[in-house]
Amino acid sequence: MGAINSIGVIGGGAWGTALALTAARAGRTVCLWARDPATVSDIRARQQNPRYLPGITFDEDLNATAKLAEVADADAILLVTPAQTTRTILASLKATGLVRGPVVLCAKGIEQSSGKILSKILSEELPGIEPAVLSGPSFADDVARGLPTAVTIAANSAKTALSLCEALQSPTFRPYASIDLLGAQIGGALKNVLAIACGAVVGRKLGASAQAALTARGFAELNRLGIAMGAQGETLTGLSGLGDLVLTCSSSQSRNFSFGLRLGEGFMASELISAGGKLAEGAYSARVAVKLGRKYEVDVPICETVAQMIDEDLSIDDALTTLMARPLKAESGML
Ligand SMILES: NC(=O)C1=CN([C@@H]2O[C@H](COP(=O)(O)OP(=O)(O)OC[C@H]3O[C@@H](n4cnc5c(N)ncnc54)[C@H](O)[C@@H]3O)[C@@H](O)[C@H]2O)C=CC1
Ligand SMILES: O=C(CO)COP(=O)(O)O
Repeated sequence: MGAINSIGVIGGGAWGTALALTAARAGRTVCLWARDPATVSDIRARQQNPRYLPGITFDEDLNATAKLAEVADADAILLVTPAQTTRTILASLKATGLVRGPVVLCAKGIEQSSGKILSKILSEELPGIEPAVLSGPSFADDVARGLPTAVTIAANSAKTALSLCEALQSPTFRPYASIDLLGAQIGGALKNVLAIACGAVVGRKLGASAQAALTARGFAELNRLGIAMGAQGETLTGLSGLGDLVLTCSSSQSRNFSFGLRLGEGFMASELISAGGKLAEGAYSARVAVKLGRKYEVDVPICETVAQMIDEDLSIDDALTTLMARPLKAESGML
């Protein structure tokens, strides 16, 4: 793979825009595709994305388009739409017949209908195109404002991971290379589910001790399932795993945490989901995490509880009673 000079970003939401700005700051030629024409014209004409990044005006003159073919033949593509749209967008990309560079998966989720990770979907929809993953503790708003951030960029080959790191590095954005494509995806998907649980604990005012306990036991789940699926332990304790878990389990800036906060305040998941609102990827990943737990014979009680809160409107008080009444066990492994 040669040097990465041009970057196509697919997705005109908060994270797509923040990553397009990141690539521009790193000196790349960037074009961002958004399906919403108003987003395209706001970015082009006003250097703003007021719907998804309110209050931010960019210094960078970003190029935006509503034509997918205009981003498809870039040296590398960042795919930054919600996880459940991945297959459809990849099929549209394939139809352009132009894709050649690696596709960097930036969504944090698992396909609900199949339980497949996003790199598996890429291999099915665009066989022969190199997959990569960008993940880690990074709020779009922070990144768009140029606050310092570090992330993991994983690919099957170290050369590709390093080329992508070089292509996106800037004084405020520091990527670390990894060859654990699977591990980098698992952390990002599961931390969203666990952040919903932490938000619920805070919304119900159960205290900082409960929040810390849930974060640590949540990490135990993420780690057990990740290892069983074949991830490397170092990835799960790194930026894309523990790093992102800590961020999203502790900040109401996280949409997943905020979704959980509302559950803790007494709203039912069905009410929140039917009201629309901001994307909370964990609401889509919770049930899939439970299915993966069964498949790999790993206990995931917090994910199970979140799945019940989402699918069955289990209340926070009933959720707490269920979790606290579980049989006593060793903290890790066997006693
Ligand atoms: N916002 C953040 O701080 C971060 C988000 N992410 C991940 O990035 C992914 C995207 O998140 P955001 O950009 O924040 O979401 P967002 O809600 O801000 O934007 C989603 C974008 O996807 C577009 N979109 C939705 N369905 C589409 C479809 N079928 N076809 C084409 N475009 C479609 C929307 O029009 C919108 O532009 C998620 O998986 C999220 O977990 C990852 C790191 C940070
Ligand atoms: O992934 C994120 C930060 O790393 C963003 O989290 P939310 O999707 O919960 O806002």
